[in-house]
Amino acid sequence: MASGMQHKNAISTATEGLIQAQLELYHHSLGYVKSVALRAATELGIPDAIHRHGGVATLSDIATETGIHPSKYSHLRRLMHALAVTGIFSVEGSDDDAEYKLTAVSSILVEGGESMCNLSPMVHVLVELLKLTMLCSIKEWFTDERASAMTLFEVAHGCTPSEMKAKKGTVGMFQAAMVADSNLVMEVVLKEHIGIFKGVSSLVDAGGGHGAAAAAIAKALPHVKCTVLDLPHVIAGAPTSRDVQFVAGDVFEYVPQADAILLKTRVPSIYYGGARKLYLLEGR
Ligand SMILES: C[S@@+](CC[C@H](N)C(=O)[O-])C[C@H]1O[C@@H](n2cnc3c(N)ncnc32)[C@H](O)[C@@H]1O
Repeated sequence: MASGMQHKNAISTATEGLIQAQLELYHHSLGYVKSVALRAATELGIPDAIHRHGGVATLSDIATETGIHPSKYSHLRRLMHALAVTGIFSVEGSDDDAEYKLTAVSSILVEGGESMCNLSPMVHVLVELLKLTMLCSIKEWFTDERASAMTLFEVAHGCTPSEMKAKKGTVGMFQAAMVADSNLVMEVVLKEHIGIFKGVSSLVDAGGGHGAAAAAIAKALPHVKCTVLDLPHVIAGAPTSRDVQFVAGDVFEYVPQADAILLKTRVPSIYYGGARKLYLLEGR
């Protein structure tokens, strides 16, 4: 009798473990829903809509502000629920009385918000179809012999990220995202850590894109001569500036002389352990 009870308990524990494992499996399998819900929120302009409503908005306020059709109301509720669960927005109340507020995360997705930094362009670059489909080719990249000398992106899409950006005309989109990132990071660096530039009178931002970081340094510290080095097609689209000098080139071949080299956010080939060595480390 006692051993029969034990057996029964063992089965029920094992069964509970199975259900828990199934739940966790589904949770991980659907992890991408968080990212795509965030992308949808920024595309629809939901953070801006809440901001325009003084930082608190009901579902109907959000629907009106973003032009969402009333027939989609219940789906908007589900989207907002997902975004509240992940902390993008906070929510008080329930059903039609629910009020959604900006959190620290969504407050940096607002155009003209308090922080003056809008990282929505970065969300659009980070959560996009080409990246998601690229990640679905990991198995092929690891196992297909023809893929051994190719990057994951090349295996998935048959060209390099730069070629794809040129083909789709999205070079500007990527650089706009990096400018948004630089605006936020440099606001903190120049407010909290300006001392790191002590004794620096010239600086090269290597792989500096459209020069937002260099422009922020030049504005805060006008005595620092700021130069941005990036690939020719990137420099071709950079804004003209009186404070920043733009140089087209390859960091693996030449970096202009300066007191300091800034490497803000990795140059991809360095990050992925490219075989070439950076000129500034090797060539001097
Ligand atoms: C991730 S972005 C970072 C841009 C900028 N540093 C920032 O943090 O906003 C990387 C930059 O490195 C540039 N880059 C990549 N390879 C390079 C190379 N060999 N020489 C110069 N720039 C390069 C890209 O064009 C791009 O602008």
